[in-house]
Amino acid sequence: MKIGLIGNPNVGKSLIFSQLTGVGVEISNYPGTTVDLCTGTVCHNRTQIEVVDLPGIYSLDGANSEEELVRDTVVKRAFDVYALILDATHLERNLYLLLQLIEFDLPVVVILNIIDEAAKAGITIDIDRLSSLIGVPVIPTAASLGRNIDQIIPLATSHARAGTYPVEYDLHIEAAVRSLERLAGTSRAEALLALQGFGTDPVLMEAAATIVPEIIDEHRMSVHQLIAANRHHAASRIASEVVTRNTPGLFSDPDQYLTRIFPGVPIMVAFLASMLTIVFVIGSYLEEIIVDIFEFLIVSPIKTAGFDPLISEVLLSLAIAIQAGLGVAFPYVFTFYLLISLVEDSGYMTRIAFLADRVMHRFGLHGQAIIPMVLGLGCNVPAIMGIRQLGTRRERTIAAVLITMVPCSARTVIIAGIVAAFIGIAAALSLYLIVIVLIVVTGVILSRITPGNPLGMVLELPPLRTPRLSQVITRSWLHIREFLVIAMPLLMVSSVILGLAGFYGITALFQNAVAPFMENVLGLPGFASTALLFGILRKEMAFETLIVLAGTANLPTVLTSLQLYIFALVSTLFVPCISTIAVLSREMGWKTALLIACYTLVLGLGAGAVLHLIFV
Ligand SMILES: Nc1nc2c(ncn2[C@@H]2O[C@H](COP(=O)(O)OP(=O)(O)OP(=O)(O)O)[C@@H](O)[C@H]2O)c(=O)[nH]1
Ligand SMILES: [Mg+2]
Repeated sequence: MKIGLIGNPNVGKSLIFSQLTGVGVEISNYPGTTVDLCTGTVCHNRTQIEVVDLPGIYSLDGANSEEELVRDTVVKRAFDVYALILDATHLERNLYLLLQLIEFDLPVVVILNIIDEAAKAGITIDIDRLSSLIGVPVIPTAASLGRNIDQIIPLATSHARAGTYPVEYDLHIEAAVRSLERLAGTSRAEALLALQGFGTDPVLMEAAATIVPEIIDEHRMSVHQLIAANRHHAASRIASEVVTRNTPGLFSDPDQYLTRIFPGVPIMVAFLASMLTIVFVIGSYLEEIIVDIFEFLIVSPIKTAGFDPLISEVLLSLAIAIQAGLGVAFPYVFTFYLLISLVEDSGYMTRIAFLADRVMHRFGLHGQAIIPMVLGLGCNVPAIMGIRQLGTRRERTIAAVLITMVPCSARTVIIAGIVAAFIGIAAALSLYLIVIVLIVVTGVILSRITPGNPLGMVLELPPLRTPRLSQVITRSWLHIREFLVIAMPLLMVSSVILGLAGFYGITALFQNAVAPFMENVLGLPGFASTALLFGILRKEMAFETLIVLAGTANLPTVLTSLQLYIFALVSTLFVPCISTIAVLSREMGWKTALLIACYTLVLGLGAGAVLHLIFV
C-alpha cells in the first residue's frame, strides 16, 4: 500500500513524514523546503506501507514543476490513499486543495495539523462537522508535539474514503464539463483540467480547446479564474461553517516592527552583526583551545621527532590538515550552523527575506528570488535547488547569479576566521557590506538586461515560533556531519597531495608562474593562489589550505592585515565551490554555470585588485 502526503507548503508534511517513517528529511519553517519526492516505509499490522512526502502545492492546476509532479501522481492514481495535511491556522486557503482532490474521487484522509497554534490564536475548528461536510475522516494533529501522529496510519489504511463535497461551478463550466465527459469519456476532474489546458488525451484536449473561447467570451475572464473563484467560494462556505475565532488578545504583532523598513532594517542589521559576532567570539575561543591542544600533542612532536624528511612531510601535512579543519574551521562551522538553524526555525529568516524584498524593490529588483537568496546564507546548493519554484527563466537566471554571490556558511567561516579574528569585527562587517553592494549592483544590472517581465512576489510569512531544540540540533547535525565526513577527508587528502607536491617542487612551479600576477595585481604571496584554487573544492578550504601552506594557524605572522582582507574578499567572491557549480549546471545548463563562474572569477579578482590599488 502507498500513501502520499499531500498539502500546501509549510504545513508540516515533512515533519509528519519523518515521524511516521523515521527517515530524516529537511524540515524548516520555510515554504518550499521539499522539492523532490521522498519515500519511507512503515510497518502496520504486519504489512509494509510506503509513505511518500510530496512537495507542497497550493493547487493541482498550476504550471510549476512541483504542481505538475503532484498532479501527475493524482491523475495516474499513483497512491492508494492521499493523506491531505491541512494547516488549521489557514483552513480556508488549505481547503482549496481538498476540494480539488475530492473531485478526483480518490481515497483521502484529512490531517488537520498545527492545531496547537490554531488554539493559541483563538481558532476553534468543529472537526466532526468538517468531517461530515466533506465526507472524509479528519484527525487533528500537532506534529511538532507528536500529538495524534500515531493515528494517521491506522486511519489511512482502514478509513480513507473519497470525499463528497462537489463544488458547484458556473453554468457554462458545468455544461462544458458535461459535454467533455460525454464526448471524450473522461472524469469530471480531468475535464476541468482539460479546460485549463492540462491533459494528454488529444481528443479531450481538442474538444476542450473548442469550448474554451466561448466561455471566455461569455465571462471576460479565463477559465482558470472562473474555476478558482468557484472553488474559493466553496472553501469559504465550508470554513464559515466550521471555524470560530475568538477575538485575539491585545498582544502586539511583532511583524509590525520586523517587516517595516524602519525599525526592521536596523533590527536586521543589528541581528546579523550580533550573529557574526557570536560566531566569531565562540568560534575563536574554541579555536584557540583546540589549536593549542593539536600543536602540543601532534604538530610539535612530529616536527621534533626526526623522521625521514618525506615521511615527516606527509605526517605534518596530515597533522596540519586536521588542525586546520577540526581546530580552526570546525569551531566556526559548528557555531554558525547551530545559530542559523535556530534562526531558520524561528521564522525570522522569512522576515529578513521580506525586508530584503522591500529594500530591493527600491532598486527596481523584484523579489521572488529573495527566499532562496536568504537560504543561500546557509549553503548555496539547496538555495539554487530552490529556484526551481520561480516562475520564469528570467527570475531563475537572476536568482542563480545572485545566490552564488551570497556569502554562505563556508564564506562566513573565512570571513570570521581570517578577518574578524585577525583584523576585527568592523572589518569583517565591511567585507559583508562590499559583498552586499556587489550583489545589489549585479542584481540591478541583470534586471535591466535580462529579457522578460518582472514578476511580483507572494511571500507568505510563516509564524514566528520559539525554535525547538530537537529540530535545531538535528538540522545542524546534518550539516556538521557533512563537514566531518566529506570536508575533513577531502582536506586531509588534499593536504597530503599538497605536501608531496611541495616536497617535489611542483607547487613552487605553479606558484612561481602565477606569482607576478598575484603580487602585482592582488598584493598576495604566490602560495595564496594555491589556497584560492583549493577554495573551489569547498569554500572554507581556501582558509584551511592557506594555513596549511603558511605552516601556521597564526596567519598575521606571514601576511599583513591588508593581505588577509584581500584574500578573504577574493575567496568570498571568486568562483563558487564545485558543488554549487554542479547544481547550477543541472538546474540552469552548463553554459549559464560557466558564465556565472567566469563572472565571479572576474568580480573576485577585480575587487581584490581595486582594494590593492587603493590601499597600496
Ligand atoms: N506549532 C506547530 N508547528 C508545526 C507543526 N507541524 C509542523 N510544524 C512546523 O512547521 C514548519 C514546516 O514543517 P515542514 O514539515 O517542513 O513542512 P512541509 O509541509 O514539509 O513544507 P514544504 O516542504 O515547504 O512543503 C516546521 O518549522 C515545523 O516544525 C505543528 O503541528 N505545530
Ligand atoms: Mg517538506
